[in-house]
Amino acid sequence: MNKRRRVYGKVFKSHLFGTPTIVSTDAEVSRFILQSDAKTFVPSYPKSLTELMGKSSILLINGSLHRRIHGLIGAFFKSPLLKAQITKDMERFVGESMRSWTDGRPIYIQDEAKNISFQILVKALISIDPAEDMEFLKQQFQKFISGLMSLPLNLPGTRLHRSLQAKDSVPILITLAVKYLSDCPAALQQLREENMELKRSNDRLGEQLCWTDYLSLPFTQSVITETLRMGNIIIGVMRKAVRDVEIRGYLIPKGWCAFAYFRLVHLDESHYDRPYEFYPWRWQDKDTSSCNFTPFGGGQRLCPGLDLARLEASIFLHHLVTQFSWVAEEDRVVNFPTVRMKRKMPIWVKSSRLES
Ligand code: HEM
Repeated sequence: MNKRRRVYGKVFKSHLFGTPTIVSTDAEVSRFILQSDAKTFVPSYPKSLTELMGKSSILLINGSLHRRIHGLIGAFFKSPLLKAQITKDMERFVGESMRSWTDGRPIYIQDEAKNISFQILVKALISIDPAEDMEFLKQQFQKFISGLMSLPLNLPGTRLHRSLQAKDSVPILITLAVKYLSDCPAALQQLREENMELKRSNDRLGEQLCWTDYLSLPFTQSVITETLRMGNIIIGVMRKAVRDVEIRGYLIPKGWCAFAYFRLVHLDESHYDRPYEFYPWRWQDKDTSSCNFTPFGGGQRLCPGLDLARLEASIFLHHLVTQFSWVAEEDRVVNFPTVRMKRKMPIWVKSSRLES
């Protein structure tokens, strides 16, 4: 095979990690890759990552075992009880964190969001209900995030520490949302109005917000959707062909890898007008389940944590915009090797509780 990268329409041939790889930037080809089962494609990761995850990670297993565990994890993450618990914990940890914010120093959003997510994750894992039907899930879960249950300490160099670093997706979602909102005052204003309205109506009724309240705010969800589109926290997923596969005229030979490159699909101007502009209004009345929008993957491996990711981001944004105004320092998004903010997104806050 020609080792130089050759371009075939929207599908590239390249050598990623030393394996011949088709890099798909075409939405439909990517969708095909995501929707295929283990008779066509299996997950493929570089050796260093495979060692880090452990062979029993859900990201690596296949077939009926994968379907079973995915179903159990999905049911567990979808449970209204878990969502209610996470809402309570998130409110508590966000509250504790924000109470310590003062206007005399910069607040590093990326660090704050990471600390909060870390506490949520540890709390959720420690309090998994040991009811009988959860026993199997618990065992698999223990393997999946190996080390997390047995070692509740964030020791650098331990598997726990590395597992947690690999789970930084929600803090980055929160951080990027704050970045994009700081650069788009109109979106920030509309987000604040929507959340103030919810806060006022709940204060009037003297009620606590519940997880459905947070997820029911349409503009807030559009802000999160647009952040996922532009931010591309997971830039794509990699699979290996277990047989010769033909997709829309492209042959992927057996043994080759296929990389579904979400980032290029999400930033393709044939799918999105002015794709590099943060414009949450584009999602009003638009379906997010199209093949042009796959931040959480798709098919049998669709991320089971997607509601939780949205919920945690919604709660953080609600408390941020209803309690503070802020001025952001100059910062920029870094995309490689992982998505993050170069300077951890410093902002100078002013409490609006004092103003009202
Ligand atoms: C912004 C946040 C998140 C993003 C962008 C994200 C993205 C993804 C993507 C793209 C996949 C598919 C991987 C593949 O096909 O190989 C995935 C899988 C997965 N995600 Fe997430 N995720 C996020 C948050 C979460 C959270 C909060 C949890 C758990 C609470 C979670 C748990 C999982 C699990 C268990 C899988 C494996 C599913 C399987 O292979 O069957 N994710 N995620």
